[in-house]
Amino acid sequence: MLSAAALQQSCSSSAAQAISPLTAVLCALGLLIWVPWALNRWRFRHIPGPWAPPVLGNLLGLAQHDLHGYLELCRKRHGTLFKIYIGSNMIVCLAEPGLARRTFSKLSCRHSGVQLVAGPQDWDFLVDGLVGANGTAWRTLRTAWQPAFGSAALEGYVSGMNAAAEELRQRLEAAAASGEEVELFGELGAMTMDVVGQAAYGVDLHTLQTAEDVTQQQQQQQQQESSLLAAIKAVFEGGGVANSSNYLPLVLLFPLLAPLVQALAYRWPDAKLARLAKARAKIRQASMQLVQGWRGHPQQQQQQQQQQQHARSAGNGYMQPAGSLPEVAAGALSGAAGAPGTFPGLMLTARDKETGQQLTDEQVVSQLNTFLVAAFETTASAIACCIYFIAQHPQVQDALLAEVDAFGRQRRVAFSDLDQFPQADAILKETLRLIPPGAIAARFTEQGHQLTPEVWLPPGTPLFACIHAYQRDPQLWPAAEQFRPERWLQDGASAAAEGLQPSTPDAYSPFGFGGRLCVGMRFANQEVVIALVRLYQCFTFELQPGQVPLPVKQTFALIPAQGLRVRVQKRS
Ligand code: HEM
Repeated sequence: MLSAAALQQSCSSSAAQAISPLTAVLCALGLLIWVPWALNRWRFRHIPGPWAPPVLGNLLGLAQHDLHGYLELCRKRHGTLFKIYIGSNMIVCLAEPGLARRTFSKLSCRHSGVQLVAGPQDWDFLVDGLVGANGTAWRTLRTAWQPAFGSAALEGYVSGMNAAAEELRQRLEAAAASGEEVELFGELGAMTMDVVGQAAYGVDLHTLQTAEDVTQQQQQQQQQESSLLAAIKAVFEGGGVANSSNYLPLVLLFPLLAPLVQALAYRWPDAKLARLAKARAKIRQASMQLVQGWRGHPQQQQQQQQQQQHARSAGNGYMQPAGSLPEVAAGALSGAAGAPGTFPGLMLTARDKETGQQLTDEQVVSQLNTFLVAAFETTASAIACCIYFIAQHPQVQDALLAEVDAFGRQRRVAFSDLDQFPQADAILKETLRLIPPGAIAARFTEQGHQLTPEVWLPPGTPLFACIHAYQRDPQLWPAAEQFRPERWLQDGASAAAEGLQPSTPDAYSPFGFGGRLCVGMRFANQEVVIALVRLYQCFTFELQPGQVPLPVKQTFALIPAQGLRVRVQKRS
């Protein structure tokens, strides 16, 4: 038996142990984890969802099924309103499209789900760009962006899109002749990057040209552009959870420690993070050089003076878009990138309604980079997936070829021709239904929000709209898993479309909702149609084995996980 003295000694020594610094740190950590977890569980106890242990949350399920697949699984198991935990971060998920539209159209603040998934180190510039901005900053930027996507501007982009599609066609000629397998998603990515490079940066990224195409006079300019291109590629390759920094799991598991982890990551970056940081720095440096060059553009200076006079006399508008609309596009694709009216020109002259202040150089750079990120993989994925579905459906391919041939095998698509391709349009719509590159949209509640009569969301609650999940829901879509482009043909002659319509128009929203609807929607649609027409004027594509169903993964967009391997067949 222990004597009273021994017992006292043992108690005081365990008391001393209990308050050792290590124990105190562990207790604090425990509290940091448990308190938010318990609070969250209590607040959202009425919302069903998969079992989620503290700290890990549903990360294992997410790793196993990827984000889009996991949300679809949850929709099947838990209904159309459920919650998931990404690490310790709780997210309310809406897979009922009417509720998603009503809620998301009211909430204009975007939750940076991108940062949760990809990590804070990957896409920091998005926060200052249109995708990540919120509140007044977002409204100011949105007004500045809008003219670059109006009808007149879109018309001006057509020739650049045709040129990029034509360059891709030329590249594919060799593969058609040799019969070699081609990884088409990569090729399409080069094409969309070329289009974006011209529209957003006003430079030709020469993604599709071979070294022989380059004249000596172009070489100096191209050195800068190709280093930009290499950096862009490195950033995209580093995107997504799998390729992200090893610090990412720590951020997901311990969100409250994110600032500390971030500080550590920047102080002692791992190899992946160091590579990404170098690439991002290069993009920023190249973009900054372009911006500063554009600031010195004579037309730009003249425009600025005119704007200052106008602002003084008119008391300033919410935003002063620069230049006439046709100039926007014509300039953007002619290389006079900083000129008033081009996309960079619009950004350089945009003014805040309240303060009259222009965007800083850093903010302009963020808009250019945002354009690139938002437009590059999304559109390449859409085209690749169209081709994937067409290759599996000979009747759909025949209808498309008939449409293309009726238009002409040699003709280039003009802006006024774009409504002549209902088949191509229907193929795109049905592809975006089954594989939407924007598989989720994200918001958070700025103030408290009554989601349903039973569920009240406190301020700061993150929400996902599960676009991918409800666009495949058999409760909403007849033949939900089948590729049936005829459901989109509106000509009345298409009797087959009968019975294929969704039970509600809300069931289709691949470009999002309300004020935050994708600003590049029409840009993307016309780029896809132009590419499909040019490619099918000359080729058809045969899928290589082992790709049905097509494996997809979530990076910034939902994209073919291992590309798209095809053989190119030249049309007779
Ligand atoms: C097939 C191609 C594309 C798809 C499926 C797509 C889809 C989406 C989706 C789902 C959103 C979120 C909307 C929301 O939160 O309600 C979005 C936002 C956005 N998209 Fe796209 N997008 C595509 C192409 C493009 C292109 C070519 C651009 C060109 C710049 C672009 C620029 C943007 C921007 C800037 C936003 C943020 C808008 C804002 O918050 O105000 N997207 N897109």
